[in-house]
Amino acid sequence: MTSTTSPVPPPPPAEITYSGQYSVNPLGEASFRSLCAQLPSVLAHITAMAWAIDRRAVLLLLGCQLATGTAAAVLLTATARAMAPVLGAGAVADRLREALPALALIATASAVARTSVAVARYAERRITPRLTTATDTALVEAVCRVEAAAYAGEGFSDRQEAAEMGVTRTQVMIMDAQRFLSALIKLVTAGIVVSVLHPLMLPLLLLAVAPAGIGAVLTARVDYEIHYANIADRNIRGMTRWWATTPKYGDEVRANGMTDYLLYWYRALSERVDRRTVAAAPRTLRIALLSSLAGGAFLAATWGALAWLAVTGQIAPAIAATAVVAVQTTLAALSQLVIEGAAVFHTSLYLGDMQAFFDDAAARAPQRGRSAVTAPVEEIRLDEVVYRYPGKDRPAVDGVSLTLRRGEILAIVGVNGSGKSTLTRLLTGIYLADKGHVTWNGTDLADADPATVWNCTGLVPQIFAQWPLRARENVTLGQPRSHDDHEVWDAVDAVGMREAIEELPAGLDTLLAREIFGGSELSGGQWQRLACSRALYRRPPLLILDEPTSQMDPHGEHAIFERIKAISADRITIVVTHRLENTKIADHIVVMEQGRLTERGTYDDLVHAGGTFANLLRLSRER
Ligand SMILES: Nc1ncnc2c1ncn2[C@@H]1O[C@H](COP(=O)(O)OP(=O)(O)OP(=O)(O)O)[C@@H](O)[C@H]1O
Repeated sequence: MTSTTSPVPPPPPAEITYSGQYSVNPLGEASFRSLCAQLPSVLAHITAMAWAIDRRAVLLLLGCQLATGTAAAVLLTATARAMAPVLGAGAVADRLREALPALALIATASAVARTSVAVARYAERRITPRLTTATDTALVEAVCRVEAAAYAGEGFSDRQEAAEMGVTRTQVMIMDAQRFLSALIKLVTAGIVVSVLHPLMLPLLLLAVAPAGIGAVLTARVDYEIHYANIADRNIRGMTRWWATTPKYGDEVRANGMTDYLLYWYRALSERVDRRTVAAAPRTLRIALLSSLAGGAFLAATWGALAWLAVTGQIAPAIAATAVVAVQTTLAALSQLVIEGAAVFHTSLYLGDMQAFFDDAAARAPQRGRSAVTAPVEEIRLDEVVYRYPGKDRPAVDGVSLTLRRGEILAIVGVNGSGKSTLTRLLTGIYLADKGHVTWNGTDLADADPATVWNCTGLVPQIFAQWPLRARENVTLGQPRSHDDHEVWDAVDAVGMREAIEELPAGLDTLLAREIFGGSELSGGQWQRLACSRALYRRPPLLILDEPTSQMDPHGEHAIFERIKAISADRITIVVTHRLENTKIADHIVVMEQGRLTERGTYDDLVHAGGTFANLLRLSRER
């Protein structure tokens, strides 16, 4: 059979832009002068960052710059001193003997310069990896520590992506700054020597290099503009890449015939990014050509002036020869200065984004009270609680009042999107209520230190992480209570996973990551059992299970609910579920509709009430 339908071309990826209040490109406003004026503060900022990492290496680096500069000055003055006898009259041997001290000085200065370059490289290598690690870790920590509500805030992930670039730039930042400083010192010393030879030479040289400097900064500005325009697409492309290439999602990608589309989308996003970059190429070419033209003209004038001074006898041949060396040195230093200055300036743009993200993340860090919540948690109350996600018209939770007491099991049911998971986030203090209060033992969560609250909670979320760690850490995850595995096995038994874990090649020591050599993979239901055992291992005063058995076989589901019931006396337990039969274990059931609690009662009450619960139960039985 042949297909008669012609293939429909896939739709292009959505045009997503880095938008909203953060869409203003900071470069759009800045003038060339103000950008250059930023350099000292950027250098100070980079030095402060490096200083915090390794003071001795920073001092070593600065010492090396001084040594390089001094060596350059000595080299030039010694060259001038050697030129007179070398170019003078008399026997060659006599002239060389006369020049010998100056030549020895030249050799020593060269050795010092080369040694200090090598030592500076060593110092830079001591700082850079640790600086990158420090900023990278700070970025991860900043993201982990913000109020969870910030994730839904405008442009948060785009600004995070922009900040990642700042972290990447730290890999070259110290080297750029060091080369900039070394060029500056060389320039000052060589410039002094050139000025001493003739006062006209330095201004001419500055003019020769200034166009290249302006060109380099303008090019950096164009590069940053492109980077800025591409942030959103790069962000989406990164996520697409992750979902498309992570083996865990490989089945879904293949069996849904998504490969071609994903590849098409990935390519389309990349091409869009490339198009913006390529479109800027003529601008950068124009900048390069114009700056080279202007620079070349001024350089020709410099050499012309030197020739004129020598020909008209205004400077001696020996001085003229030294001037050639000095001009070359100054020129090289100036070129290095503008190139590295542009690099430092370029880096400063990304560091600015990184710093802005850190400042923003700090502003979004939990600013709650310091009251400590301690176990046992006897009562949790919600009083007219309202929560609305940023950008949404309707609250996800709308005026909910509820009291939970130790020893009770509460079941929350309702259709998709009715606000159940949001309610659990409010109960655990992951989100703070916009209006109303959530109190634990009388303490308002807005006044409580969140760490003390989360010491008392255990959560099995709908979408749980499958950590690429050993089986043991997948149960304990950062909270080992004892040095033997007794309690780990207790938690494993509670979810019926002993047999499965014992069958793994190294038992609890088995790495649960298929893609890494030596790792083993679990089934979906087994992963979910482990997520449950992780929450149970904590023995939390508040246990929340959001669809905890959605991937489990009936046997596993039954065992988990039996266990939840068996351990419920010591804690408050909340179960969110669409399998209404499971709510039989609950002391109370609440039904959510559009963020509100519309029904509440026991299983028997609600079955006979003829409302939403009874309706949903009937539908599930009719299937
Ligand atoms: N991170 C978020 N950002 C913005 N809106 C959200 C976010 N999470 C949920 N919502 C919205 O809040 C409302 C309630 O969502 P919630 O996840 O609490 O529902 P639910 O009852 O748990 O649904 P389900 O049964 O599908 O798990 C929905 O309209 C949803 O679109």
